[in-house]
Amino acid sequence: MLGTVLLLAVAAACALWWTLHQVRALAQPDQDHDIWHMVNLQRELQKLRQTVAAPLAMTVGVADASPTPTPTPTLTPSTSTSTSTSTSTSTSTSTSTSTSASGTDPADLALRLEVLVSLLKPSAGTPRNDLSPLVMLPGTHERLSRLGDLVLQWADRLRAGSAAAPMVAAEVRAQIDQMQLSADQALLELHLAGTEYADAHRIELRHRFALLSWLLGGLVLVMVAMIVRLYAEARHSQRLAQHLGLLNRRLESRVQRRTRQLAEGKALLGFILDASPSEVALLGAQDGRIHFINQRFQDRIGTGPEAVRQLALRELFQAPPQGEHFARELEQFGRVDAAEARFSGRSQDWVSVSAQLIELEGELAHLVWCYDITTHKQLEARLRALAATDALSGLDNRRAFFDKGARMVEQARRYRHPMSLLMLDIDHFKRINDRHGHACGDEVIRRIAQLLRTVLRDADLIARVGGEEFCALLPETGLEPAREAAQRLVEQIRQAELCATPQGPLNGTISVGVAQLSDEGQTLDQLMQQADEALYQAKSEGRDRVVVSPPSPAPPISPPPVPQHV
Ligand SMILES: Nc1nc2c(ncn2[C@@H]2O[C@H](COP(=O)(O)OP(=O)(O)OP(=O)(O)O)[C@@H](O)[C@H]2O)c(=O)[nH]1
Repeated sequence: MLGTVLLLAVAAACALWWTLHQVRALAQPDQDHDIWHMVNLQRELQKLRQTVAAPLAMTVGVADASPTPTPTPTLTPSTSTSTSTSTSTSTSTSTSTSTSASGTDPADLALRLEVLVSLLKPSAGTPRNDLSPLVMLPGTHERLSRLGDLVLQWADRLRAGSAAAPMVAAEVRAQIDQMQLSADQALLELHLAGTEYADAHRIELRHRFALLSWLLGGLVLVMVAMIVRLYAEARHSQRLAQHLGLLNRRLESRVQRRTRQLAEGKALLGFILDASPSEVALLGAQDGRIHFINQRFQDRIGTGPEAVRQLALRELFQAPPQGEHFARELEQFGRVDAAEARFSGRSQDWVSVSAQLIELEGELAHLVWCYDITTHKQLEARLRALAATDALSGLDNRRAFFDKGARMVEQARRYRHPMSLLMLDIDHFKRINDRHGHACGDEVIRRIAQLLRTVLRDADLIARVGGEEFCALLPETGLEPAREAAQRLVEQIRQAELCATPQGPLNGTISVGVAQLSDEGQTLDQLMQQADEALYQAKSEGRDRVVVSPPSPAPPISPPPVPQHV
């Protein structure tokens, strides 16, 4: 469409230029100039006629003194020139004589002839372009040329001297009719030629205008078509824009609604998470950026996102190795559940921490949640302690003794360190119960346990393994030091007041079996078996003594005094 418009516009411009050119050619004044030139020529010829018709102001003598008149050409064809000339000459001569008589002014004649020369000289009548009628009329042009030559000749003769005036005047009078006829004929021919010329140009111009009109009409039609199409497209675009605007408004409304819902959801989630007993945080896996952290978590680590923008998961843990291990497991398995840890920061409490690897906005993130288990840990520790402790004596119970003792035995055996075991039993304890009651028996047990703790070292494992039976595992202790420790125990317990009774302080004795861990890979059970045999032997030998297994070479301890109230 645009190409068509351009093509039509160029064609219309060319046609317009072509038409203007034609109009300019038609409007050129050459034709009128030539016609006016002929009219002027007619007028001047008329004046010349009047001039030669007037009497000469000059004397005849002057006229006679003029040279012999030269043959004058006529406006007739050259074949009759000589005849005409002679005739003319004779006529002129006679005329000159009569003219002189009539009184023609030579100066006036010369002036008229000069004017005619100027009108008839080639440059005066020369058309300005090739379309001039004079160019298109060669006959007329030739006739006027001949007329010009004739007038020029007369003028030259007059320029030579005024004596030729009468002769010239006579010749002019003889030729004036023919000259006027030629001028009239030229005027007529010019007029006719000009009319034809104008008609031809008008017809041509009409054709060019028609072409220009067609082109402009086509251009207008195409422009109208374009405008219609543009209008239709504009309407279509407008409808589309309205539709798009409507869609956009709906979309914006939906986005706003969704954004509001999301914001509300987020606020609700934040509220729930803040109200939750759990501590929750969402941390960037790569950069540790805090995406979310609830108040409890902030309280836990003692800071918030305002203070710290980044928080790496592994840096949460108080023990760096545990943090590294936790992060490694999370990367490997994608989730870690209920790891018990202490977080770095102000709090020294225990937490159960879990984490999951999730994808957030195209990046990995650590969703971390934890809750406080300090109380649980304390209770657990208490329970564990209770489970391992003998409630009556406060010593480790049998199970704890076997647990801890087995590890100690294993350790000593591995590093070949000496270790000994004392197995103690209260002598005649049934009698104490029977005579003084179980409360007193319990008090005796507590008192002996206290003495055991006092006499033995902190590193020794002391436990109540039966009703009135105790064991003491002595690390880094050979048989003899163990025996000596056992002996000290026997003596101190013998001298101690074990229970206050209405009858007075109650004394008692113990029997001790001592065994040393051998180098042959003994177990705790075997060691206890060995010590038990020694204890049995001590009981058999009269109680209140120490028996070493294998029996030590040392002499047996002297028999103890019999307790007062036992
Ligand atoms: N008061 C009290 N008595 C206990 C406790 N545990 C066991 N007994 C008593 O300790 C007594 C142990 O008696 P026996 O096994 O016969 O030993 P014994 O009387 O000490 O005799 P020997 O060991 O041979 O000297 C039993 O009567 C038990 O009831 C306890 O925790 N408290």
